[in-house]
Amino acid sequence: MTVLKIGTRGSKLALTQCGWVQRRIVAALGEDVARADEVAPLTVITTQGDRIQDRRLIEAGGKALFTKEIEDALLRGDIDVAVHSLKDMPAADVPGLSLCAIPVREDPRDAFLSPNYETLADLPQGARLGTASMRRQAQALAQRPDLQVIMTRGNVDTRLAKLQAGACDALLLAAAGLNRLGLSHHIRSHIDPDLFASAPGQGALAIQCRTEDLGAGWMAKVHDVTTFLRIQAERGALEALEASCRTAVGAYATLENDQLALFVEALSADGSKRWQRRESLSAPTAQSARDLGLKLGHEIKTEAGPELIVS
Ligand SMILES: NCc1[nH]cc(CCC(=O)O)c1CC(=O)O
Repeated sequence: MTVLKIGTRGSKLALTQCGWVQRRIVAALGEDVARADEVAPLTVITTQGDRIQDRRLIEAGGKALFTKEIEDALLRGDIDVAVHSLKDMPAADVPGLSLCAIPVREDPRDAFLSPNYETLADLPQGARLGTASMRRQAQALAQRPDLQVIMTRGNVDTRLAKLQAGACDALLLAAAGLNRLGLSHHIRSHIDPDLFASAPGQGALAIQCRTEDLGAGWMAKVHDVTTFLRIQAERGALEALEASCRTAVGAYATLENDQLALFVEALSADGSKRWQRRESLSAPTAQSARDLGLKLGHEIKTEAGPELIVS
C-alpha cells in the first residue's frame, strides 16, 4: 500500500475540506475509506497568513501568504499532495508544482447572513455590513452606498460570533464554506453571481502535486471537467487583472450544454465605478476557456487603468 501524505491548513474549514478530498482520493485509490487516515494521512501546516492578524500585512503579502509553506512542504517531499481553496491560490503557477485535480465545485455564491434582515436591500439606512473582502465591499456599496462596511477578518466561526454579538448588522460569506461546515442554516439569502460576480474559483478546491507525479490514476477519478473548465475561465480573468487582496475583482463562469458563459467585473473600492464584460464560448477546452478569461480581463484592465488598484 502506498501512503499518500496530504497537507492542509489547520482552520476548521480547511480540515473539513481536506477530509472531504481525502475520502475521495482514498476511494479513487480503491482503498477502504474507513482506513483513510492510514492510506492518506493529513499533515496540518501553519502558513504565514494564519499567523498574521493585521489586514494591511496580509494585503501587502498577497494570496501566497496562505499557500507558500504548504507548497514548500510539497517541494521538499514532506507531503505528496496539498489541498487548497482555489480562491486563495495566486493565479501564477509555482515552478515544480501543478494542479492535478479539481473536484466538483460547491456553491460558488456569496451568502447574506443577518439575524434581522433577509437581503442587502432590506438593511436599514447606514447599517453595518461585515466583510473582509474588497470585492464584497465594493459590490455591496455599488448597490447600497449608504452602508458602513466593517472589515472583519478571521475564520468563519469568529465572524459569525461577531455578527451574533452585534458588531455588525449583516455579513457576506462564501456559501461554500458555510455549507461544508454544516452552517448553512445561518444563510438568509444568496447573492446572484450573474449580477455580482463571485470570486474566481469560489467554492472550488484545488489538489496540487509535484509536477513529476502528474498522471497518477486517482487524479482523473477525483477531477471534475465541468468545474475545471469554469475555473480555467475565471482564473484567466484573475491572471489578466493581476488581482490581489487590494482589488475588487469577480469572475463567474457557467457551463451548460457545452456553452461556457463568463462574466467578469472589477470595481473601485467604494463601488462607484464598475467595469464589466460578458462573453460566451461553444465547446470550450482548457486553453480556450482560459483565453476567454484572459481576454475579458485584459479588456477590463485597459478600460479601467490605474483606478483598479486600491491604495
Ligand atoms: N478567503 C477565505 C476563504 N477561502 C475560502 C473560503 C470559503 C470556501 C470557498 O470559497 O471555496 C473562504 C471564506 C469566505 O470567503 O467566506
